[in-house]
Amino acid sequence: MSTFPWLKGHGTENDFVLLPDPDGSVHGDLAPELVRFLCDRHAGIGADGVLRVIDGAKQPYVEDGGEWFMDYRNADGSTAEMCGNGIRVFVRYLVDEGLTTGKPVRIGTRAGVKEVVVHDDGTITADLGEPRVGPAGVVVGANGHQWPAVAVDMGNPHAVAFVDDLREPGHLVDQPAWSPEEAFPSGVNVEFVVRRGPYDVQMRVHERGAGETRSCGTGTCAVTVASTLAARQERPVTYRVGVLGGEVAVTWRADNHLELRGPAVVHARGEFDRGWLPA
Ligand SMILES: N[C@@H](CCC[C@H](N)C(=O)O)C(=O)O
Repeated sequence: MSTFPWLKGHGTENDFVLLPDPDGSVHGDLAPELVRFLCDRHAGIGADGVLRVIDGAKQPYVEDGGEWFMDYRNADGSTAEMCGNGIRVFVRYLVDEGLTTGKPVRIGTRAGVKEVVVHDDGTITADLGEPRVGPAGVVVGANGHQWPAVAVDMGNPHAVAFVDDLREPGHLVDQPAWSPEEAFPSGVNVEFVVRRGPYDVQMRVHERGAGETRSCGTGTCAVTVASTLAARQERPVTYRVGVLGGEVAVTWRADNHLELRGPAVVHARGEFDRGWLPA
């Protein structure tokens, strides 16, 4: 096919190009070069990542693809296991197109099937499952500073560092350093956090495969876990997590699941001609 449809959406300004591909025949393996071009903010459409929408029964990637499978790609073309803002935007698209009511819907991801619910006020809650904390002894570095960090796996890897001031990590153009190297063999998303109140934090994030973004949903969950543990708070607990692009609410439930609630919008669509790709 020489043209294909695309849409654009965001969740707290973590933005995505959506590629409808119900039976997987439009994009095949989805070439990393195409993902990089679509995400390019100058030559392409511009986004932090790509959400390819495939029928859960027709995707080739995991055993249980849910009702719909979110094939997530970072802006650099790499795959990632999970995306907390992306999954809300993904479900917003499905609801807008009449492909689900979202009450609830099971979404397949490389990190397992996630249950997502759309609320009457338009916000969306995703159950992102249980965190894995550790290993201990991780240190991250940026802008000439170093901080101890809490490693939290939300299906994808995170390192959470508490800082005195969110300006300390500098411009976050480069991937922050981490040690020991073997703590994150596939790379890591790094969150920098300040506490604003007992259940209120503000963060910045450098995302693996995308650079500094205005929000990271799985990152807000990792930050909630690290903040709850640091304050020795009891579960269930709900945090307001501020990000550059807005805020979300994260609940760490008594049963150890993380629930992420926040906004999601789809605001543009078009037809992409493959002839526009560089030769
Ligand atoms: N923005 C996402 C996370 C996307 C994947 C991440 N960059 C990774 O490589 O793990 C979110 O909202 O969770």
